[in-house]
Amino acid sequence: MSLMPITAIILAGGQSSRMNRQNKGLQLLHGNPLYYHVINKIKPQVNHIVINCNQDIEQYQKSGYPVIVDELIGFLGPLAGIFSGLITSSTDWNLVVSCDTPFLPDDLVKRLQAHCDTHLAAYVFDGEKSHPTLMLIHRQLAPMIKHYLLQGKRKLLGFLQQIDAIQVDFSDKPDVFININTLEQLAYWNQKQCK
Ligand SMILES: Nc1nc2c(ncn2[C@@H]2O[C@H](COP(=O)(O)OP(=O)(O)OP(=O)(O)O)[C@@H](O)[C@H]2O)c(=O)[nH]1
Repeated sequence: MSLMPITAIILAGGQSSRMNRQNKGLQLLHGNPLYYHVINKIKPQVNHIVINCNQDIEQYQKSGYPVIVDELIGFLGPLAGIFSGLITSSTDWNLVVSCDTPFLPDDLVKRLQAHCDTHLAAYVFDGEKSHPTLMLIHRQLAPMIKHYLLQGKRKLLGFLQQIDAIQVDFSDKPDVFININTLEQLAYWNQKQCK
């Protein structure tokens, strides 16, 4: 576990339109909901966990972790969930993770944390793509996120660039950042790992 106290904010507040609006985090991968896999990967790396969702709240509450809904309603995108997580967090530093990334590495926090002295947010770059929904972020950015959203802006990467967040290179292990967005992808991974 990290020496610096960290809260993980699990983002599960989207509309899952690419999954026919079946709540993505609750879909089963090898018998467990996707978000359980995410929790299992990050639990050893953080001190607290909170789940952000806007639908099927009772289902997520079964995990035993606190569940929070978006403060700014209307499905404003991941930044809305990050904002809600930061304003309720009791720790300065917070790990944001998407509920659809079940293969996360065990050194995620350690490698992001290496940049906390110089940046207020550090997010994953897998060698090809940025993953802004996988990041360590300081809660002092919450008012700036609110301001950004209230200006009608939604783009998470745009916000991170605006605040000079750092991309952290994980190109040595790109496969761990695979995310599952469709029922076809879910079927593929359910079948693949059973072999
Ligand atoms: N709180 C909150 N989280 C969101 C919102 N939109 C997306 N997210 C989360 O942000 C992460 C990335 O979201 P996407 O995969 O782009 O969106 P999604 O709604 O989950 O799925 P699609 O509708 O298929 O794009 C996921 O963990 C979502 O749960 C939102 O409006 N509010």
